[in-house]
Amino acid sequence: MRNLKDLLYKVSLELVIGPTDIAVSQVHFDSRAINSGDVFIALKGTAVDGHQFIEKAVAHGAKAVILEDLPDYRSENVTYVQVNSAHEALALIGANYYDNPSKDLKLIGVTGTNGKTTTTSLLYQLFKKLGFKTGLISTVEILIDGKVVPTKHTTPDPLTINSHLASMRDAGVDYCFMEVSSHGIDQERVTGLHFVGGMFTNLTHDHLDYHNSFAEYRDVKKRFFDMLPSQAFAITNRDDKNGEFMLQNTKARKLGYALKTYTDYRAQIIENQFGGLQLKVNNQELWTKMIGEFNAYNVLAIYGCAIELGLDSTEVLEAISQLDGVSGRFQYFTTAAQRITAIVDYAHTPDALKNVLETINAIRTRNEKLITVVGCGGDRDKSKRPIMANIAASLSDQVIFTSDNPRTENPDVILADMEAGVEPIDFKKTLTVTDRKNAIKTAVQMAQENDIILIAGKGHETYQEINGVRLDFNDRLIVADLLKQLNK
Ligand SMILES: CC(=O)N[C@H]1[C@@H](OP(=O)(O)OP(=O)(O)OC[C@H]2O[C@@H](n3ccc(=O)[nH]c3=O)[C@H](O)[C@@H]2O)O[C@H](CO)[C@@H](O)[C@@H]1O[C@H](C)C(=O)N[C@@H](C)C(=O)N[C@H](CCC(=O)O)C(=O)O
Ligand SMILES: Nc1ncnc2c1ncn2[C@@H]1O[C@H](COP(=O)(O)OP(=O)(O)OP(=O)(O)O)[C@@H](O)[C@H]1O
Ligand SMILES: N[C@H](CCC[C@H](N)C(=O)O)C(=O)O
Ligand SMILES: [Mg+2]
Repeated sequence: MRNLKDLLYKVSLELVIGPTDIAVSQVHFDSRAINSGDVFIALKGTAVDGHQFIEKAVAHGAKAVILEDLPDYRSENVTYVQVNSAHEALALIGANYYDNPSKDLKLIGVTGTNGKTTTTSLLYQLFKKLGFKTGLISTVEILIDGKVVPTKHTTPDPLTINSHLASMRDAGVDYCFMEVSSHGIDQERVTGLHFVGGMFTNLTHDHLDYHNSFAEYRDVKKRFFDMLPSQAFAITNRDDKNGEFMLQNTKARKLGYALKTYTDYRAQIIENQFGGLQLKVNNQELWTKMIGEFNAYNVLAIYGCAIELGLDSTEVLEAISQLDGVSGRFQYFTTAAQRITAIVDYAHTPDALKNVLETINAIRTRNEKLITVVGCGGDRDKSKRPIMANIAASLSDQVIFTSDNPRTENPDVILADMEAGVEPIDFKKTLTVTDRKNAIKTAVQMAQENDIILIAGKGHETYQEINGVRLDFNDRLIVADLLKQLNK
């Protein structure tokens, strides 16, 4: 049991009707989860207004309701707490409920359009290798010093975040690396967390369905740096045109990393090939298995973060050189006989797709064909569809457009949106196969000796969501199996 008054610590209250010095059990923002003695937080959501479920929550036994608008009908046995922002209240109550676990470990948040999972996962691997107990909150999984917890969100809701941070604290975790998505910042999922560091990867086109405009998307990302305390460090990519902007109003120590601009952490690419990258990092040599210029940024960012956290430069560089890649990010599969290479990558934004294709084009010899299999998600930013199709067609020799996660949309409508972006000159290179498995099969059948197949968009995902239903689906297993059959 918890005392409601303690849960409300630091929450700015508008009006309280009923006692607060009362024992309550759990906290929920979904009326369907409420049991007797719980607290219900009514959130104005993107689809419905949680205030319409207050009566239901009370009928299920809610003892207190946190809300923005008071209902006309109120039960006498319930405490109603009116706040200015219920999302903010949820975040603070979540932290209070678990006794502010983010204060008991060193929490580092990474934001940006692309590279969050890669950066946080590499930091997790690096700190584990250097002997620390480490935690990770990422799109792929949550890790509590090796223990895997499945996740659905990049940045989960505040109750989930704080509950995992509490498990990390209980497991003695020293450092936790966490992805901070723009939805997460906007919906106050990270409010009230105590960060010792913040990192910014880059800002390009994504989620414009949710944020309305690029400026709005950019401003939301900046809010993460605005909330960092003065003891924290904030390290941003200075080759990105918004790298400095992110730090304009932060109290944190401002730092930069870049390949093309002079700043605190600098790297130069000496060699870029399928085997990995050779870099000069602040005048020291570094070899890494990570591939492509965009990964030079990711590796440099984790180096800067590790140094800011007080680690020894030589030890860090040595450990970075041993890091493996991240699942579903430029993960590749080859056949011994035909030497066909298939690359599975999570590129689901125009910039990511362009980077991956340019990386492959930069390091391949021009004799082989590059075949790209790509789709775009349903119920998400539609404006990126024609752009991604245009990029895929102009930077590949052959493209097969297919379904990603159509969610509740008609897959063929998504594909038509994509096809509309292809330049007439590139039409002959394109083909549309709606079923993703058949599209991958088609690519493998088309491939000849030494050809390269890029399967973009789903990376690590182990499902495909069609008609609102998630079915088992795994690009990596499918392509590995098809390539194995070729080997026979
Ligand atoms: C668009 C969006 O971000 N939605 C998130 C949001 O839900 P919502 O505001 O849409 O909720 P809603 O359906 O309008 O309902 C409003 C409120 O009424 C409540 N309710 C509803 C029905 C009922 O019977 N009783 C009841 O109490 C709901 O629990 C909710 O509190 O808050 C929920 C709780 O945190 C999230 O699970 C949900 O994520 C949805 C499922 C989602 O798909 N989100 C994606 C877009 C997302 O968040 N992605 C980001 C970025 C991805 C990346 O680029 O990496 C992420 O961090 O994962
Ligand atoms: N630093 C980077 N700059 C640009 N593109 C990148 C960078 N790092 C990775 N990518 C590309 O973006 C894809 C997604 O990378 P990653 O999963 O690390 O990003 P993310 O920010 O976590 O994405 P999400 O918003 O879905 O969580 C990769 O598969 C790769 O194609
Ligand atoms: N976190 C990203 C995931 C996109 C992955 C892609 N496979 C899709 O389904 O569109 C998003 O919510 O936009
Ligand atoms: Mg991610």
